[in-house]
Amino acid sequence: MTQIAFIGGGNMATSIIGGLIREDAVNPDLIHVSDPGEEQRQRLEADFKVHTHAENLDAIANATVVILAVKPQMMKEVLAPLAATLTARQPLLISVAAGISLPTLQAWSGCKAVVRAMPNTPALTGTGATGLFASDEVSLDQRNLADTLIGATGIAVWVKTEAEIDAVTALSGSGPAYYFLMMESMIAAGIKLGLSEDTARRLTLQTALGAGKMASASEVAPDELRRRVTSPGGTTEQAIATFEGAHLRDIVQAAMDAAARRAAELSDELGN
Ligand SMILES: NC(=O)c1ccc[n+]([C@@H]2O[C@H](COP(=O)([O-])OP(=O)(O)OC[C@H]3O[C@@H](n4cnc5c(N)ncnc54)[C@H](OP(=O)(O)O)[C@@H]3O)[C@@H](O)[C@H]2O)c1
Ligand code: PRO
Repeated sequence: MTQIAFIGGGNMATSIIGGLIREDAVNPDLIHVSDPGEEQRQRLEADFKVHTHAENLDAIANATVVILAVKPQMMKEVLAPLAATLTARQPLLISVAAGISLPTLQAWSGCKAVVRAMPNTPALTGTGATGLFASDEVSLDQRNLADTLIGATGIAVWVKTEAEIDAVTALSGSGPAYYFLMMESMIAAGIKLGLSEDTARRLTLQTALGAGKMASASEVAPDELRRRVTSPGGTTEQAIATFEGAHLRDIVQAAMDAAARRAAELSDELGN
């Protein structure tokens, strides 16, 4: 029986735990979460019936998998008091933190088998997208275990180099926020065009869901799906020309470059 410890019970841990439980992938009785926030712990217990702890050491006591879900800036001080236990027990360590490298995680924790995972918050609904990269010491069984756990929250994709995790962070890790920004913008524009807030919101969210589902289910590439909405001389053509005129593709590239750059910077800033 695999006991899983989450260190940090915030947004990302909640999304993964919610996904695991929703998919019946893990018995909540086998999940232990530590977080300093009492309200946070009560919420996790009430929502998911998992065990919670104020002390990180209590959460990892019998864990075969330890998932690190604290802010990158906290990681060093969180791991320092856990290193002796982790070194002795050698659980599979999975870090979801942006920008903390495998060698750094190994050095700070004393764990040899470490997986870097870059998930995203839609994990909560079973529609997460996660990039994974493993240290050489991760066994095939541990790799399969990480795959099964993360796979229960959506899709899990192993990347070939650790550097690719920064690109995954910029794409799918941060990506939900890009789509939420687009939704915010479309709701605001719909209201300015005369729709009620409720109508603009409902139509925007259903359109996002429909476009995502259609693109996922279809063999047809997004550019062709876009063309099929765009009647010559029609309305969409005007909107797309406006986006292209404002260099939307360059803006997206610059935004993702900035996110990936920040992931690399975090690694330089925090990796000592
Ligand atoms: N959010 C995302 O979309 C996302 C996506 C991919 C990866 N990530 C990664 O996930 C990690 C967590 O991000 P998040 O958005 O979930 O942040 P978060 O909501 O702030 O969660 C972190 C949690 O850790 C708690 N914590 C603080 N000090 C702790 C300690 N000493 N021991 C145990 N827990 C402690 C925090 O409590 P307090 O709030 O009381 O300080 C908070 O509840 C980050 O490394 C981030 O890079 C996040
Ligand atoms: N949230 C984290 C950040 O913004 C990592 C990807 C999504 O740093």
